[in-house]
Amino acid sequence: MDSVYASSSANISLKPPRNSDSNSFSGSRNWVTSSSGSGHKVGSFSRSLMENKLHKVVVGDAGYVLEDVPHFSDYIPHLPTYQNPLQDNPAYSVVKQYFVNVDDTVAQKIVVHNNSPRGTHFRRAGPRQKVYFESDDVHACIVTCGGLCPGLNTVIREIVCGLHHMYGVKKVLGIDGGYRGFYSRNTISLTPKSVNDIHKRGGTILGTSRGGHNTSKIVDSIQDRGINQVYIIGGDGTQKGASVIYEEIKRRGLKVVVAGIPKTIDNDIPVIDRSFGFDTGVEEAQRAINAAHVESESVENGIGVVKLMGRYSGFIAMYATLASRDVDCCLIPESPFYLEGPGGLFEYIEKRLNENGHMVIVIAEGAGQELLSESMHSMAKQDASGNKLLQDVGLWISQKIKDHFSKRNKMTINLKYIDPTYMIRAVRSNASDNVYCTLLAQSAVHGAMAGYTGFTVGPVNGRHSYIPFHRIIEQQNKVVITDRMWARLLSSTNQPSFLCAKDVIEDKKEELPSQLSDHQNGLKDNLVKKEISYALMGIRFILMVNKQGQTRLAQYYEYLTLEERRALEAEIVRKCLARTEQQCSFVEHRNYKIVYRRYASLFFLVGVDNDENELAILEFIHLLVETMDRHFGNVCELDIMFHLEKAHFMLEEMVMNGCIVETSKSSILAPIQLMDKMS
Ligand SMILES: Nc1ncnc2c1ncn2[C@@H]1O[C@H](COP(=O)(O)OP(=O)(O)OP(=O)(O)O)[C@@H](O)[C@H]1O
Ligand SMILES: O=P(O)(O)OC[C@H]1O[C@](O)(CO)[C@@H](O)[C@@H]1O
Ligand SMILES: [Mg+2]
Repeated sequence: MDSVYASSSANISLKPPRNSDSNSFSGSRNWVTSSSGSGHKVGSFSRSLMENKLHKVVVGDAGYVLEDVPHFSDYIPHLPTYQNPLQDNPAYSVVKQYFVNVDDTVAQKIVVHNNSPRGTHFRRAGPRQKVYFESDDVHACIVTCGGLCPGLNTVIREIVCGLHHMYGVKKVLGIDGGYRGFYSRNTISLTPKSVNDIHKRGGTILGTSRGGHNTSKIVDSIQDRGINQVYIIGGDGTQKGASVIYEEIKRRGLKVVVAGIPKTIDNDIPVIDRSFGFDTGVEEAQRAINAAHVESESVENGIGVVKLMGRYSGFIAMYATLASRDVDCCLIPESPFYLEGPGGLFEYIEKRLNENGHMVIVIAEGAGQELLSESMHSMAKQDASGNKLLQDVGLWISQKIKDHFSKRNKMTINLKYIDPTYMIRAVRSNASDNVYCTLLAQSAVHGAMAGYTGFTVGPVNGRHSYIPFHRIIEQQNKVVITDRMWARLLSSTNQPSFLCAKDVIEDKKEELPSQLSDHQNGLKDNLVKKEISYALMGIRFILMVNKQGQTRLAQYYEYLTLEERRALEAEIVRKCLARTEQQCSFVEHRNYKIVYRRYASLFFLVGVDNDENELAILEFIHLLVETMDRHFGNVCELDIMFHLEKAHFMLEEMVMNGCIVETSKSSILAPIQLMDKMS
């Protein structure tokens, strides 16, 4: 195999793994056991390790890390290769350097500083000089799973046409109705002719479904039908399914490619720049927002409420709001909000109506779910795939707003609620998504023909890449409310950030009567500024972990599900504890900077925003330890285990919403000492 592993490769000089043993296949070919894959702790390449769920990582100079995707040659020796038929294709013969260099990789992080590590890279997608299939031997299948998304048909079309026109592949099968279609007899034969017009239609001609994934039955069906390329189009759940199918195929030693094409209108798939259909979704949402605007401005105190999709990620709502400029308030799952009291939504609505006479609210379906479950005492229900079924936040908030204004009898409002969610999802893809879908499909086809497998394809900083499944499924892409994009949105809508409600309420109680003078307005501005500076919180989480990697205390200042926390902690602990004392105490992981310090058997790890001052955080860790020392007297792991609540109290005194608010040891310890006295 032409391999980027070769240590003599032109661009990448590879170091042997730090703990490589004598069985190493080569000094540069490594598999990591970490689930993050971005670490550089490596184990040796061996068949037994490979059969576990290991990740392929290559470490180069200057902090270069290649998170590679599997290849047939990793588990099937001596496979023949063939010349890529594209070289004889007249359409491509004019292209100067059509084949992608085997060493080409794409950097995940493109903003770098002169001494920052080169960071994670992915294998560049594209046609290779050598392929691992003869055209007549390819028997491909395509399946679509999960919810609908504009562009599904375009991807199907372009896989079929790409295989046919570029590689002369004639046998392509459509699996009917998602993963469960593998067990049914019905399959759809796909030819360039039969898919010619499908990109002009929304939905998926193959049908889709949730649930019903049975790995061994699916792989049995693949084997029985003689399929050797499986193209799987779907969201995070689908890619998880694809990942276990790949594992099973590898376990059985089959020469079958598993290629994922990421689909999600929510844009919640990490690593890639954006998912297909998202652009169309944002564009289509404009029509609903426009309607809400026209309706609301035509009546007195008109309020237009538009619900958009976004189960856990508010990207559609955020981008649709930014694009429209008619939206006065955008509510997303990542940014908790509250209704009543100063700084709350009701107060803001009243203010906007007084100023403008109308307003538009965009709400993502996953926003405010915690408020809904408080007021509706609902049972958590799930769909067939195990995704939590959400309450209709649009209906709920519309009713809440109506109730609020009718109770107070202060203002007669005129509210119109628009729910365009499925209309947005069901449309055909727009021009830009169509081109994007074509590139995704062609990249997947090139990767498959070249013998890569176990990958999802997608653009990373504009360059199409092959990304290992684990990187796609280990976390969700979410709006980071401390990033500039959300700040742009806040400054465009002028809505409150809803952060630090308690803090703002306390301050306002003291300072502000109901009618504001100019001077008081100034004060209010200060409060808003304070709110914003709090919003720019630096600390995301604090962990205390023992030498064995067991977490003894975890405090988060951003919302992550339990599953996400577990995954994150496992990755970070693995990464930091593997480092030697000579290495510096700062590591970058995902979009965090981790600052850590070891005290005897305890590690203190703090995750902060990338632009946070590491030295200040190191100082903070030291202060925390000194404070604990003062209270417990030479703090140890057992002190934290048996007095966990006290450790949390200390942290609560020191940090609020991710900001350090107290640094005096006596002040931090005063309430605990008081409690101790009283008990
Ligand atoms: N952990 C998993 N292991 C195996 N299969 C899974 C897993 N999670 C989900 N699946 C399967 O993947 C398919 C699609 O999953 P899901 O319904 O969650 O949609 P999705 O791909 O995440 O798309 P959407 O963007 O609509 O959420 C289902 O058939 C489901 O059974
Ligand atoms: O009603 P369905 O088909 O289960 O899909 C709803 C979900 O699918 C998504 O569009 C993701 O594909 C979410 O935004 C939404 O919650
Ligand atoms: Mg999903």
